[in-house]
Amino acid sequence: MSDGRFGARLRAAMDARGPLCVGIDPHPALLSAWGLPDTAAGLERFTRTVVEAVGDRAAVVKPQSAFFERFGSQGIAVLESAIRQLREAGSLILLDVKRGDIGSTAAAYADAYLDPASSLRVDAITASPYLGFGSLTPMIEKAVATGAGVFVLALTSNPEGSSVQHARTADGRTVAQLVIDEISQLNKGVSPLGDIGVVVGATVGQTGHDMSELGGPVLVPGLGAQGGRPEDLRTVFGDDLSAVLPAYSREILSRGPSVVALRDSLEQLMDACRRVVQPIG
Ligand SMILES: O=C(O)c1cc(=O)[nH]c(=O)n1[C@@H]1O[C@H](COP(=O)(O)O)[C@@H](O)[C@H]1O
Repeated sequence: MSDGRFGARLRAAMDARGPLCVGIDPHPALLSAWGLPDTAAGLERFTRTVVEAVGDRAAVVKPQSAFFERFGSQGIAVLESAIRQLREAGSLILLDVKRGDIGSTAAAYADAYLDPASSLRVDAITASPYLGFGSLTPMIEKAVATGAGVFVLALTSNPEGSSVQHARTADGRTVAQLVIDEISQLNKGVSPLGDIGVVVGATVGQTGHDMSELGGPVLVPGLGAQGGRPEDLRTVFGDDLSAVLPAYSREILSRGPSVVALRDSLEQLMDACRRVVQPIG
């Protein structure tokens, strides 16, 4: 991992490579569509192909831990080598693990994914704040101390999310607004971009949440396979899209196993997102 704070490294990566995160989600159906067995060997082949196709051109690559954990220690070994290869290829690695637990356990998760001595060390992880935002403190502190980042779920792309995330807290704010506000505090004064981000789905529509003080990156899944389109970014986030990081998994992965086709898909989606996120003129 190169030196410097995560937010600054992410800003530089998005400026250099464009605003796009490619997810590595080796679903059983995708392995089958690629003519691969639903085994650790199939997982290894799939992952290696995606890394070859996108590792040197996507700003961020987001392996979905669940699809590696499915294969036990063999799957974790594939994830570890993907992390090494992605680092060599120069993309930032965001491990999608959605961790969250009581503080003392959260500290162990931080050691697993953010400690420089860990073979699973990545640039950033996803975290769930539903044991209370404060329970994430060990992960956030470790991230900041090691030049890593944390993306905290705020308004998720799935239809069930709003029942919890739109619920009102004692002071009248929604749960999601509380998460956004806590992160805004953490990012205050950090430039060019804070190290702590939020996750907001492209599918959530106009929710009335205020992200104007966030100061950190916004990971946006829900595009492509879940129905979200680049145009929806404007509906959800308004005019300031400079910190928005659109993420696609199946939409790109379904174009494999051809490395050329995977790259073409990445370029097309990158152009489509750029047109919305960084309009010319
Ligand atoms: O944290 C995430 O990345 C995430 C949050 C969310 O609200 N919705 C969501 O789909 N995701 C993840 O983003 C990926 C979406 O994959 P596709 O629907 O294939 O693009 C999956 O790995 C999900 O677990």
